[in-house]
Formats: sequence, C-alpha cells, structure tokens
Amino acid sequence: MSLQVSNISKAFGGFQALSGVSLEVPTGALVGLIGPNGAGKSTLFSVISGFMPPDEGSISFDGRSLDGLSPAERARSGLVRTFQVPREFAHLTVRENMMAAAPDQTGESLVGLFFRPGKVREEEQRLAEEVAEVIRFLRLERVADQPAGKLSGGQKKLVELGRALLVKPRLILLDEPFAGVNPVLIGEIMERIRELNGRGIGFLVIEHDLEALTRLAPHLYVMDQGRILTQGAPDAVLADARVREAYLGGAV
Ligand SMILES: Nc1ncnc2c1ncn2[C@@H]1O[C@H](COP(=O)(O)OP(=O)(O)OP(=O)(O)O)[C@@H](O)[C@H]1O
Repeated sequence: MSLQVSNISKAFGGFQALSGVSLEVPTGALVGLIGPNGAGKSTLFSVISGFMPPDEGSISFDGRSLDGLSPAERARSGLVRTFQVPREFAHLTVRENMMAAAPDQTGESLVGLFFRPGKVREEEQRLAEEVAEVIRFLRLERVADQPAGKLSGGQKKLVELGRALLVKPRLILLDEPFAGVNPVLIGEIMERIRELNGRGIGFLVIEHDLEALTRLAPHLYVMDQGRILTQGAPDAVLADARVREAYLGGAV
C-alpha cells in the first residue's frame, strides 16, 4: 500500500472543511479526486503534502507515518505535490525554474562545498543533464530558454510537472493538470502522465474536467462537503445518484 489517508478532519474556525476523510492510493496507481467547488479537495492535498496540519487522523506512505513531517521531508520520502510556478519565478526560464526545483543534491553543507568547488561543478553538471532530460521528455525544448511566465497554460502545467519530476517522486499529487489548457495539449499532458505511470510513478489527480479525467484515471474518489461520498470505476461513480446530486442536481 503506497499512500494511506486515515480519518482526516480539519476545521477552519467553526467551518468543518474535512470530516473523517480516508482514501488509499496503491503503489503505482492512478487515482482521480473529484467533487464540486468547496468540497475540500485542495485542503486534503495541503494536509497530505504537509502544508497544513490536520486536526485529526493520520497519513502513511509506504508503511511509514508522515505525521508531523514537513513538506520537504515528505518530498524526500517520494511524495510530491505540484505547484503553480511562483509569480517571482515567472521571469526565470523554463530551464532555470527546473534547476531551482531540484532538492539539494549533495547533502553536504555549503561550507564543505566551499572548499571543494570541483564537487559543486560536478553536481551542477549532473543536475543540468537531469533537467535537460526532463525538458526532452516533456517536449519543452523549444521553450526551454524562454521565461516561464510567457508560456501557454498547458506549457506551464508541463513545467509544474517537470519541477515535481526533479524531486524523483514515487507519488505525485497533481492539482488540476487540465485547467485552462487547450484540448491538444490536454492530450499531450495525458500521454506524459500515462508514460510516467507506466514507469511506476503513482498519481492522485484533482481535476474538474471529468471527461478528461475519466479517460485517464481508472479509479475515482468523490468528495462533497468535506467527506468522501463514494469511490470506484468512473462509469459507476458518475452514474451514482448521490454524485449527480452533489454536482447541482444531476448536471454531470
Ligand atoms: N485557509 C482557509 N481558511 C478558511 N476556510 C478555508 C481555508 N481553506 C479552505 N477553506 C474553505 O474550505 C472549503 C473547502 O475548500 P477547498 O479549497 O479545499 O475545496 P476544493 O474542493 O478544492 O474546491 P475547488 O474545486 O473550488 O478548488 C471551502 O469552503 C473553503 O472556503
């Protein structure tokens, strides 16, 4: 069992954003997380990735408890959440954004490295090669040296994915990979996700584009009002009357 989320609750003041949420993402699985606006999906991602402590409940990854670990510690254990390219990074190129995303490779102190500049160059060279490889994989060569802020919505999503890949994740929490992306690029992003999944990387994906998500994820969880409403194969889940009700009385 890869990711195990058990009985997570979280309130903001008097508002209960998450109530006893449990879900599992088996090793290497591709799982979708859907639900109407305000259902609690982003809050759940923040709790899983360690950016927000839960009031109750626990999370484990590959049998190890993540409770109390920082986002960086969770990332080092292989659990990574994608983020929009920060506004202050918009002027940096795609390549620079990816270089900046890689964790400290040497695991050595800056002082130690100061006395061994050759080691620093070696590490930088290796990182530059890893970044070039990710850029090739994501077909971003043509824009690699352009400012990230100038890219299209879909290209920015690919950069987000690239930044996550440089952390060498085993499970990626992907937040709305298709939002604001044109249909052609949606197909491209989907292909890259499938390829990564084929290499054994697991995904938990929040997405409002249900048509695209159901083509990608063979298993869906549905949230509504801070709870898991149901889970299962996309067809069965989307035919569920409770799910149709949650999405504004059958508008799915
Ligand atoms: N930091 C916060 N303080 C107070 N309320 C919050 C906070 N974060 C989220 N909420 C509230 O918690 C509820 C769940 O929000 P959340 O963003 O997790 O939903 P969501 O399912 O991701 O929605 P969407 O699909 O619109 O992104 C919402 O009512 C939101 O207003």
